[in-house]
Amino acid sequence: MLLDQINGPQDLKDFSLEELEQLSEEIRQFLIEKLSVTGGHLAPNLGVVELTLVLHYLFDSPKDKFLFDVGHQSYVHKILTGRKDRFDTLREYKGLCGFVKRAESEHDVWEAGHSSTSLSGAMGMALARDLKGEDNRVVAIIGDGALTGGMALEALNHIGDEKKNLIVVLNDNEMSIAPNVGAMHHYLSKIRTDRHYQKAKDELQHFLNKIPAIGGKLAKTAERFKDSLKYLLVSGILFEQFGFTYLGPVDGHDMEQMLDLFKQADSIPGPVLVHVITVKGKGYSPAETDSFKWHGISPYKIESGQVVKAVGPPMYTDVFGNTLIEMAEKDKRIVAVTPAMPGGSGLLKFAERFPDRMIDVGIAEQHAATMSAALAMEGMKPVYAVYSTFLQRAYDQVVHDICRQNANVVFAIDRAGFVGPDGETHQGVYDIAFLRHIPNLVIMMPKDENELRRMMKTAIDYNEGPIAVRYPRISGLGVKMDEELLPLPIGKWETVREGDSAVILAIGPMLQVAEEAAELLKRDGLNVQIVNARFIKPLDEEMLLSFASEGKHILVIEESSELGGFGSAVLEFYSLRGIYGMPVRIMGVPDLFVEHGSIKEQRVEVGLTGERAAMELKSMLPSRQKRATGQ
Ligand SMILES: Cc1ncc(C[n+]2csc(CCOP(=O)(O)OP(=O)(O)O)c2C)c(N)n1
Ligand SMILES: CC(=O)[C@@H](O)[C@H](O)COP(=O)(O)O
Ligand SMILES: [Mg+2]
Repeated sequence: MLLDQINGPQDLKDFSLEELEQLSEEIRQFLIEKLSVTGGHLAPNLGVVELTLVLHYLFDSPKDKFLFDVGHQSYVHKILTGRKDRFDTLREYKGLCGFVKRAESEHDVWEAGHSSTSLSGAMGMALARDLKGEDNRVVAIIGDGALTGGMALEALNHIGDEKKNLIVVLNDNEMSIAPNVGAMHHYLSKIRTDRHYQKAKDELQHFLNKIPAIGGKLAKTAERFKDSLKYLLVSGILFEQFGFTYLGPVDGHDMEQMLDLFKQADSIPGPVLVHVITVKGKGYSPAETDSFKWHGISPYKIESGQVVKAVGPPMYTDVFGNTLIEMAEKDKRIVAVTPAMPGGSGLLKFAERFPDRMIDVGIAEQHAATMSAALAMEGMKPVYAVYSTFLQRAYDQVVHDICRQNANVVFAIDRAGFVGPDGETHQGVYDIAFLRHIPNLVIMMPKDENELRRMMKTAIDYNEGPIAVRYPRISGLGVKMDEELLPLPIGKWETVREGDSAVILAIGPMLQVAEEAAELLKRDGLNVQIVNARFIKPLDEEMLLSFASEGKHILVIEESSELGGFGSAVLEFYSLRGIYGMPVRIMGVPDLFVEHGSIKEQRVEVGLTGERAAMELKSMLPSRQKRATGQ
């Protein structure tokens, strides 16, 4: 196997084209086999096998810098840079990261996970290079989906003006996770599909090259003539107008063509955009046929393409999607808004049922938020479905356009809490901290899937401003669903276990952690009260005041940042009312980034366990209580 000879990109340099072809097939088989066990982003990586090989063959990483946008398509890069032996641990706890990771390799120079950052990174690295008088190449690899992200367009605008030497590789496979959307996508389709562009462009270039170099006024006219002709025919004119030299489109699976084009790109001063056409999932028919499903895939059987299905109660995501359909049948105001995540957010059936009321804006979380504000102000009921981690992109729009204008927007915040294999770039552990201080916003989190339905009813019925319901990337508890869909009283918590020794305030899945702690404490004669603190904002003030008057010790358990999270809100509540000395202990996500692994491993890593909660409570309780129970 040629792959066995590759321990670093330098081992590629003497390969012939035929050997590169053979190596690409070996890498493809390697990916299909390894990911059938680990799962991961198979389709994106199958689409960039040849492209990544060509880039590492031609350029000299790590001196030359590769910036992979999102980074979910960096597995081939990792294989070529000495990490092929670690793929059995892909996305596992303390294993190989599923995204670019500086700590893993000197070849990993730019981390991501969130999309559309590579062009800004490339510009920064090109600026630094030139200021330091160095001469390395800077190459950003960005997908057609990531190019719909606002940041990418901001960077294109700046790069094209600054004229720095850098190469942008546009990996165009017509797909975001779902089929790509937007005017940019249609523009790229025109370039991709309209072959007469290609022929006419070649003929034009041939003709223009024939025009002898001439001086004076005529030269200017000839130049203008060339440009106007180019405008008519050259396909990448949008990028040319942005100050780039556009090359392509080129078949992203034809290494000979790509080698020629990238050599040309490397010789052209200023910013160059190379438009590469690839097939997402290339070389594995289930992934090629349905690259949407195979974008991020669980372990599967190679021969049949059958995915190993998790059995059990429905995911919170599916309960959200099904309930939204049920409500939208009766309420014509409901409009679903998604920033390029119709599948992950559980909206595919909704889109089928209500195609006109399902708005996929592309990777544009900021635009989605502000557009939702306007929808609400015109009497619609926009349901902005977004992962907690991606909502981080729209913080100002939430403050400035939605909450300040008190717009009736519903936030359906999925992947709230730990997310498992995607790790630190995707953990949904900051939204409580970055949302709860914004005026006018209500924030809820259900204890189970039945309460999620009730919260959605609460949110749709609520017309006094923005309201958010956050739920985790896990399945529900398998509880019975209420026949009638009844709203909840805003700001009211619920005691789910009586007790007199102390009280645990828990949100979402942390109620199970609380129950484990209560059972352990019961063996020690301590009966703790457990409260489902399902409203993060507004707090249940009556209950909090009663804990103060009863002198209760309070343990808060939340799968979100300890700094600024729900526990901080409880502390602030007492402090702002001059109630001093309340014994409150917060158990949450500490001040660090929690890397990839399973959700359970991530909870154990930060101590979100029943055992620890029991220990914390016992350590809090005054000795008299312990004496009373023979402690
Ligand atoms: C800010 C942000 N929003 C949404 C996502 C989720 N996401 C991950 S990859 C992806 C599609 C990217 O499409 P493209 O750039 O074309 O890459 P491809 O998978 O097609 O190779 C999306 C929407 C993200 N990573 N970051
Ligand atoms: C790379 C990226 O951001 C998405 O593919 C993300 O991994 C999807 O996450 P879920 O698997 O939770 O839908
Ligand atoms: Mg794409």
